[in-house]
Formats: sequence, structure tokens, C-alpha cells
Amino acid sequence: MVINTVLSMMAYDYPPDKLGVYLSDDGGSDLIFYALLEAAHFSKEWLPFCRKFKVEPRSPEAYFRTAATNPPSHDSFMTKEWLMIKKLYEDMKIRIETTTKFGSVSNNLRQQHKGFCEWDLVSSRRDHQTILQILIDGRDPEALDVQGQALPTLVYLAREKRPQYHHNFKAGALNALIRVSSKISDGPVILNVDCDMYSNNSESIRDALCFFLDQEKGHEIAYVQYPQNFDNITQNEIYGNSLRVLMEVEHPGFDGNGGPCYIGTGCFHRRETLCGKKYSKEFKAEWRSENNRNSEESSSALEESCKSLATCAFEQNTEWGKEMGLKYGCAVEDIITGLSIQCRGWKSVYFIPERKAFLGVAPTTLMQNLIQHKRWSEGQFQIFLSKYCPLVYGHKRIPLKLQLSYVPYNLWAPNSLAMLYYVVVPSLCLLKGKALFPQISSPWVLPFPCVVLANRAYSLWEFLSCGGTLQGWWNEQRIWMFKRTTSYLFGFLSTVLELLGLSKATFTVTEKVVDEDVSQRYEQEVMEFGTKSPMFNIIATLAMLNLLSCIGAIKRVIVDNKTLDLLALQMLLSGLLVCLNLPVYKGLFFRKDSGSMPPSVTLFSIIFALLASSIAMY
Ligand SMILES: O=c1ccn([C@@H]2O[C@H](COP(=O)(O)OP(=O)(O)O[C@H]3O[C@H](CO)[C@@H](O)[C@H](O)[C@H]3O)[C@@H](O)[C@H]2O)c(=O)[nH]1
Ligand SMILES: [Mn+2]
Repeated sequence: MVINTVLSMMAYDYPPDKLGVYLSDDGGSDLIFYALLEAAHFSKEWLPFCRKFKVEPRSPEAYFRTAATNPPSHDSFMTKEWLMIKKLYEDMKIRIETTTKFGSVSNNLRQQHKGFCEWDLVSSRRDHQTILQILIDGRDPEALDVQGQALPTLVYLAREKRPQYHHNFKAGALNALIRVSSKISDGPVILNVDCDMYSNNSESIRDALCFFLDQEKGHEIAYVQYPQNFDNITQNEIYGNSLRVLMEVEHPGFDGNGGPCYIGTGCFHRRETLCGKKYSKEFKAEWRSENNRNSEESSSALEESCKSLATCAFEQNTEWGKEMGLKYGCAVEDIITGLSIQCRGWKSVYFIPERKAFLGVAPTTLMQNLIQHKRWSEGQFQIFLSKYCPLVYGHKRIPLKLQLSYVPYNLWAPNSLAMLYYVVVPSLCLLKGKALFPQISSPWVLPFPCVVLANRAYSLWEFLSCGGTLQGWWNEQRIWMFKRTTSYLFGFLSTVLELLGLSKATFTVTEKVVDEDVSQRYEQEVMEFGTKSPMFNIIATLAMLNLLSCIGAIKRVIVDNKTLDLLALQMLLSGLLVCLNLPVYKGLFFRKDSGSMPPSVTLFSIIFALLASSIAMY
């Protein structure tokens, strides 16, 4: 996967001598290093091939998967070449996969590159020295592809890790990269992407530069953000993970209010602004025509001199992580970094090209989705409670409408409380026969359905106009309920606990690899439970509770049909929740596969729901 990310970045339609590609390996794995070596080798064939066949997308895996199985040309010479590259790619893939399966790089391979020696000193992935290897040195006149054209610089970096130093997760990794790259290629514009994405559009660099180089407004712009898109979205997106409305409606809205937030990936930054530079009217970026790279120093000398930039101790007593680079101490380092850039006076741009610029991997199980949203809501709420609260920090620095654009996301976590109220209290009252809404025969009942219907109809229209399906929208309503009652709740609790000093921040990396049958169920849009988790306990208990109260209410109405008038709205709400929860009941009682609810969760939910409802009844 990572190798395809790297190859697609190297193959941008842009002069290769002005391009540097850096891979940060926080796992510090020699397998990744080996794969990168293979990629460096393969790029010599792949880059000319991309130019010649106008390949799109330029991730070989995605290209050979999506492009026709047949070569795009009738010319037999071209056909031969196409098939040869495909074969080369597949052979490389097999070599990498075999080595990965084996779990370590064989001695034979180790001898092929001096870089492997570094791993003799590595004791564990949490405790090792800086490993920095320049695999392709753009200054090297002999670093050419098979057509004799220059290759982009390619660098492997695993920053130093020591147990006694906090590594600050992704923000720490990016800051190390910023420093190291400033000594090696020092490009004035930095694009950062996640390891699970690839470039889907070879023009993106040129597009982004159009904004930066604009005669009138270009000098105000700090970053150009592209939407986050995924290539593994199923038709009805059972986990609502396409982020459709967010990317196509909400972010353009952000843009209109003064500039999008930075979302951590698929974003081009000006190097200086990322390093803390303030905006001033006089600022005119100097685009160096000649790069002033030190051409005397050999690449191994350069490696040695840059290593110290990626050590744990380097950042001590510096502004890195505070006023320079990505900010530390927040689970969504990107949002807070973007906000502070905007507060320094810069503008940002959101750009949706016709052909999607980047494609990544969306989480494919319920658990992964819930965990990802826990991290997001937690980080967002942290921001709200910190000195970076947009309303405080942004006061007089950015327009009020931009401050307000940040706030709904900041408040995801506390929103869980309202949702919990609506899924618990009305159903409990329903069991007891206590009415919370006006009678259905009273005119005062009207505002409730009107507001709800108007609001949801608007959401449905928004969703459909972004290319979603009706079923997809329904699925999103469900996942929205799940997230609010679990992820956001946990995000809320852990932020509060952290504030009280009772727990510490973590960054849970979203898992990317899943079992064969798990991914099969994802393709078939069957909801994946399968593991024990407090989050599932909550989901299942709430589903059971609503089922019980629905049954209870129906019984009550049969016995005494006057109560219908009184309880109709509550019954409707509860009935709706039961409908939304259908996949949960399936998982609890009807499915036998490994993705169904674990029996312990079923037991827990039954006991708890019964307990809660009997307490409510008496
Ligand atoms: O200690 C760490 C943890 C993560 N990462 C990298 O961070 C990236 C994002 O991690 P991932 O697990 O894929 O998280 P997602 O939930 O997919 O991340 C989304 O949300 C993050 C903010 O929470 C953004 O930074 C990401 O760009 C955005 O894709 C990956 O490339 C990781 O390799 C590190 O380098 N070091
Ligand atoms: Mn990701």
C-alpha cells in the first residue's frame, strides 16, 4: 500500500528534479525500507511508462486494477511494453509480499544496500536511533530513469524513538520530516498525505500552484486543501464513511467563510507558514528559480548531518510543536494547526477538482469507524476547552463567521448527551406510560413533526445531491446515532478525564488490514460487530431497551386504546429507533457468522435493558 502511495507521488506530472518524496516510517521497519528500495528501482520504469501512456491514476496497483485488463493501445510494440511493465509490477509485488510474510529481510537482500546495517542497532520499534537514507538523490547526475530523464529525490526516514521521550504521534513525525527535508530538497511547497492514500490525479501539483502563484491573491494563501476521498466506498456506505456531505457541502461553506480548516492530509502548505511565519502585506514569496542545494556534500554526508534533526532531543526547548510546525498535544493536530495559521493572518483555499485528487482507505468495520470518531470528537472538544477555542483564540484574528464554522465540530462530543437523552428517556417514560409530548389530537403537537421532518428532508436532499443513495442516507442516520451514543460519549468522557488529569492522550491509528471474510462482509454491506467492546454493549443495550419499550407500549395500547393519543409521538420515536436498529437485532439474534455480536454482549444488553426497564416501570 505505502509503495503505491510513494510511486504515485513520484509520478506527478511535474519536473522530477524539483520533486522530493519523503516517507516517514514511524514503525521503523526494515520491511518498509526494503519495499521502498524495490519501489525506487521500479520507478525507473514506472515514471517513463506513466508519461508515455498518460497513465491515470499513477498508483500502479490502482491503475492495473481499474484500467482495462487489456493494454490501451493497438500498436503491438506498445502492447508489449504495457504487458512488460505490468509483469514487472506484479513480480515486485510478489517479492514484497513474500518478504513480508516471511517477516524479515533475508541476508542476501540485506547485502544489497548499506541502509540495512542500521537495523543491526535497532532494539525495538519504540527504541531506536534515527534512520535516514537517501535512496534517490536528485542531485546525482546518474539517478536517471530508463529513458534518461531525472528522477525525483526519494528519502526514507524513521525518526529517533526513545521510551523516555514522548513522540507526539503524527505531528511529531511531520515536524521531523519538515526539518529533514529543509536540508535535503527544501521545496517551498509541501504536500502531505497519509500512508493509505494515493494520488489519483497527476495534475494536482500544478493545480495547487495556480493558487499560490496567483498574481493578486496568491501571496495571502497558506495552504490549499483538497477533499478527502476514498476508493473503497460501497454503494450504500453502511458506515456512512464517504464523508460526502462534509466534503462537498460543509467544507465549501468553510471556504466561503474565510478558508477551510486543514484536515491533515491531501493538503499543500507553504513551507514558511507551516513553520510559523506571520502574514504581512509586504510578503511576496520569492520563488527561487535555482535551487540552492548544496551540491558538494555527498549524499551519505548529507544523511549524517541531517540525522540530528530527527532526534528526540532536538525539539527540547524549541518552539517546535508550539509556534513552529504541527502542534502537539491534541488528537486532531491538523485542525488546531490550520486554525493557528489562519489566526496568523493567512488565507486558505479549498479545491475540488473534477478528477479526484487523492483516494484513501476508509475504515471498513464498525469498530474502526467508532474509534476514529472517538479520536476526532475528543480532539475537537479538547480544542474547544483549550486556549485554542476558536471563539477565544480567533477573536479579532479571524472573522466571526469563520470562528463559528469551527464550533459545531468542536462540540461533537458534548452532543452525545442530547442524543443519549433522546434514545433513553422517552423510551423509559413510554414503558411507564408517562407522556413527554403533547397529545396527538392537540394542535401543540404540530411543531415537533414539522421541525423534525423539515430538518431531515433537508439532510436527505443534501445527501442525494452529493451523489448518495436513499439507503445510504438511512444508513447514515443509523451510524450517526451509534457515533453519538458511543464515540462522542467516550470522546467526551475521556476529554473530561484528561482535563482532570486522570488519563493521558493517545492516537489510535486506524487499522488498515482486515481478514478476508471481514472485507467480504464489508463489500456486502453487512454490519460488522464480532468483538467485545464497551461501545457495542451500549449500542446493543440501547437497541434492546427501545425494543422492549416499543413492545410494552403496543401492549399498553391494546389494553387501553386511549393511551395511543397520549403516547403516539413517543411510540413513533421508539418505533423509528427500532427500525434504525434492525441490523443490531440481526447481529444479536439471527446471525451465526464471526461478525455477529459476541454472546457476552448479547447477554449484557439483555440484562441491562431488562434492569433499566423494570426500574422504570416500578
Ligand atoms: O504515531 C503516529 C500515528 C499516525 N501517523 C500517521 O498518521 C496518518 C493518519 O493516521 P490514520 O490511522 O490513517 O488515521 P485516520 O483516522 O485515517 O486519519 C484522519 O484523521 C487524522 C486526524 O485525526 C488526520 O491527521 C488524517 O490525515 C486523516 O486521514 C497515517 O499516515 C499514519 O501513518 C504517524 O505517522 N505516527
Ligand atoms: Mn487513514
